[in-house]
Amino acid sequence: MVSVAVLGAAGGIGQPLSLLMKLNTKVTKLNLYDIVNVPGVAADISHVATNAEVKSYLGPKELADAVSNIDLAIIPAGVPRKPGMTRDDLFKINAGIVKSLVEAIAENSPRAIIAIISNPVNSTVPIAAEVLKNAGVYDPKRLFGVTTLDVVRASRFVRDIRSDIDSTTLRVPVVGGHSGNTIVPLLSMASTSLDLNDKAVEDLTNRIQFGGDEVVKAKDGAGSATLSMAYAGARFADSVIRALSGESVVEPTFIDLTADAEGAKQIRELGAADLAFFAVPVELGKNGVERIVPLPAGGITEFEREAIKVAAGALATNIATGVNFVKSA
Ligand SMILES: NC(=O)C1=CN([C@@H]2O[C@H](COP(=O)(O)OP(=O)(O)OC[C@H]3O[C@@H](n4cnc5c(N)ncnc54)[C@H](O)[C@@H]3O)[C@@H](O)[C@H]2O)C=CC1
Ligand SMILES: O=C([O-])CC(=O)C(=O)O
Repeated sequence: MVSVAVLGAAGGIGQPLSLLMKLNTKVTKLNLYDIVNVPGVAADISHVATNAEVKSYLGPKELADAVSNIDLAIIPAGVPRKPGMTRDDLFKINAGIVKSLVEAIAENSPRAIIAIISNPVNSTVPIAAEVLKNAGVYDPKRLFGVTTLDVVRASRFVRDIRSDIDSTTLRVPVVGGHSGNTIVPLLSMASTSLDLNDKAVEDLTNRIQFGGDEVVKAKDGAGSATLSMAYAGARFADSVIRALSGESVVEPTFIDLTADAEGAKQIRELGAADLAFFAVPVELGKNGVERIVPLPAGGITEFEREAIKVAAGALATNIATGVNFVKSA
């Protein structure tokens, strides 16, 4: 019995993500919200023969109902990139969208778990945290930035250079944030030893960091990753849902490090210093973040340590931008 709302459900990510959530047999209620086209999307998906009840909510007047009595809100609402843009260029429009959606969740389902896909994730998640704090309902264990696509890309891109490795089972922890050099794949800690030379590690790291650009370029003005993102978003949501029903599941995701201050110590020592938010491998449980999973003993490589330092510098700015947006509103 899990109630899920998808906010931005009529979009490029929202439509396939909503379909995948309809296919998730643990979902019993699926609320689809958008400011356009959502009645058609909901009618269409509602015919899929699973037990989840699908409802459509159109426009701000129906937002409160869309986010009432929900366990999980997934937010892919907002504009995507075009060639030549960075994710930060989306801030101007998407910051306000995320702020208003999270305000509605805070008021109507203050205990809901919130998973934010809208870019720039490095700033939209801090925005959500500030909104929840202002509403007096903030629980850092229940707020997530979805960085699963970076993890998915890491598993797949390894396969492109090591065809003997099974992409479906390989797990590469990806830490930091979700844009360019804030994305730090820890290839030395992959679940299978990759045995790559320095040049291969450098190239693969770069490809994972800028994987989003490959899709933006190929779509040539028609947006960014939608289908692989829907897959990644549904995978993350399924992990949250399984954890809500008692399973212990590990996913790297962008969180407020105070959700597990003790577990965050190791990450801080690696170069994340005073950062408030960072993507880390998280064990999920009934209440969201159960704990930050320690990185394996033996330590990360010098290359990865340097990459974390670079990521931390950029992230500090991104986080401050998000926090200040709400504080100065
Ligand atoms: N976290 C990640 O790994 C990824 C994040 N993204 C981000 O996801 C976001 C959505 O991307 P797409 O689905 O491709 O864009 P899209 O433009 O196809 O869809 C966005 C949807 O949001 C809706 N929307 C706009 N304002 C809204 C509001 N106030 N309330 C509810 N819905 C609203 C639009 O009507 C549209 O249906 C972008 O910001 C994109 O950068 C994209 C790929 C990966
Ligand atoms: O690149 C983008 O703008 C969309 C995104 O976040 C990704 O594909 O990782």
